[in-house]
Amino acid sequence: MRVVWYCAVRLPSEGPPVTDKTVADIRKSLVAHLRDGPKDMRKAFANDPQRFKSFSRTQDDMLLDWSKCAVDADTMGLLGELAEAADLPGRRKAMFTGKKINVTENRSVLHTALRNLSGKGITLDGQNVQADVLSVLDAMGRFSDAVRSGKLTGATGKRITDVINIGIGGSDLGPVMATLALAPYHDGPRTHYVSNVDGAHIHDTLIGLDPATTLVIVASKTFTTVETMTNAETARKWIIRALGKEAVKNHFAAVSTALDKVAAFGIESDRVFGFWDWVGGRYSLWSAIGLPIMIAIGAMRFREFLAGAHEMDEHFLKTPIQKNLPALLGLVGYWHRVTCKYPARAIIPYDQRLARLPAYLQQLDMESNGKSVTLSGGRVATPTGPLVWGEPGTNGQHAFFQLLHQGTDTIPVEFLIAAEGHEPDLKQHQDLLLANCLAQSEALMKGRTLAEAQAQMRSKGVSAEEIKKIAPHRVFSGNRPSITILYCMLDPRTLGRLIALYEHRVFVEGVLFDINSFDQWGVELGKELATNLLPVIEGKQKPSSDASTDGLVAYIRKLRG
Ligand SMILES: O=P(O)(O)OC[C@H]1O[C@](O)(CO)[C@@H](O)[C@@H]1O
Repeated sequence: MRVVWYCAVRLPSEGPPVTDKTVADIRKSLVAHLRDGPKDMRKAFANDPQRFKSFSRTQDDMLLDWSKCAVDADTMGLLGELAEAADLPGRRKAMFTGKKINVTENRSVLHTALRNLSGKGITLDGQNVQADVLSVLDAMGRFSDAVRSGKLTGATGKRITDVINIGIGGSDLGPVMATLALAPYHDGPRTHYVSNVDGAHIHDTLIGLDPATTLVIVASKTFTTVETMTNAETARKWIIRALGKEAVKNHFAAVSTALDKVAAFGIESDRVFGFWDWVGGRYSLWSAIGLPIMIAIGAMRFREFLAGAHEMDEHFLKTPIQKNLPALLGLVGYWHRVTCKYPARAIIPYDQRLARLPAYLQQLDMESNGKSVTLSGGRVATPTGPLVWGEPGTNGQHAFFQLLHQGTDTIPVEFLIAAEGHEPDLKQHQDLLLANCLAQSEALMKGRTLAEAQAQMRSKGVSAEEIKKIAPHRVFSGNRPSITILYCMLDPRTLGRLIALYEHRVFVEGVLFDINSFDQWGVELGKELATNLLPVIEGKQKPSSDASTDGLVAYIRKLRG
């Protein structure tokens, strides 16, 4: 098994699981294997010159390297068996074919259909899903072309120069992240994003803009989210104050599944772009929620973005597990979270334009897999989704990498980087970025022993007394796992592949955790309590909560005089 682990794992089947071991059996085997498996990664690399080859895989130019994680052929063999025992192939097929796998909301999960532009797709409840998708995509294209070309103007006839997307969560994070990521492709109006109900956000956005040349897109799946509706009202007042009530129809568009509520808000039906309840909020940037991205980069580039994601879908659907990037990323994620019990994962894109990727993946991963109840309603037997966080490199190196290298917790790191930047005349910057990225993963893996720290200090002429005092502080334990995702260049197709890779990784981990990755009941309670507390904060009702909440309300009132 050791030499070619990928032969030890069967091809994905679409029938019932072919292993007779249960998930619980394999989980126990993984725990036992953790005791005996590789611990010293320096030795693992020294003993096996093929290690990189064994534990890296590609999808076209995109490389996934997990060779610096403490796994061996047996680990991967066991993880492959786990995928079979958990029926990953069957669950994957169920998702792609529109089975109602979001069982607590009785919904299909078909964001993959949003990027299948073949026209040959599935039928759901008698509706041809692909036909619907293509028709909305075409309508978005027409609208976006009209805005970009200047054919569609504001109420005074002036060209639209700025677009504000008002939305939150999945109606914001994906478009924000992708718009920044694709900055080199922007050739449309400037795009701005307002999400927070904090008045500072919309105030600071509107202050630099001219209502006569601004288009506002209200993006909300439900069209009830209080933050979005509050910001949308403020934007409407801003337009009316400057241009009159009649101008609302020229300066607003909407994206929603709740078409009746959009109509009630007063947005003209030819400026409303729908999507469907089988698109989860955090999986919605491929739908009309992506309209601001399309306005920024154009319909053709947006289709390239969708095509990239579809390419990763096909790879996920058709590639054997041992070569399947999302499956492998998910299996190694499971190993780290459940078997090794690491509490977090850090996402470090060495790409300034992916600065919002960690925030986007926080919602994707933590809202999907931050659950404690199994699909059948029982308590989960293992830890589920990790804490996901991060910042771009190299900035993170000068902030929190200290803890990653020498802190008391092990936090697996995921590095993302392009071989080529978009600025050929700044090649030296990209070279430095690459050198830093590779150096950090090498440092996490190799570490530095006490003897090495002492020798290095001696070679610099440091006194014996100083070496004794300082050398222990210069020790790095090493053996800290990291994964590197390397690709040629961050273009629309590659961004599409990257996001789909992470979406499917989250799905794989959810299957292994035996949870529903597609609901989000955990966000409800806070929303309900905020609704109850608003009249108390406004002074219309007396506080009647717990002593802390009431005490805070009283203190707010005191501060406000
Ligand atoms: O698009 P909507 O309906 O305004 O919801 C926004 C976000 O709120 C949530 O429902 C929970 O915070 C997310 O899942 C969703 O992306």
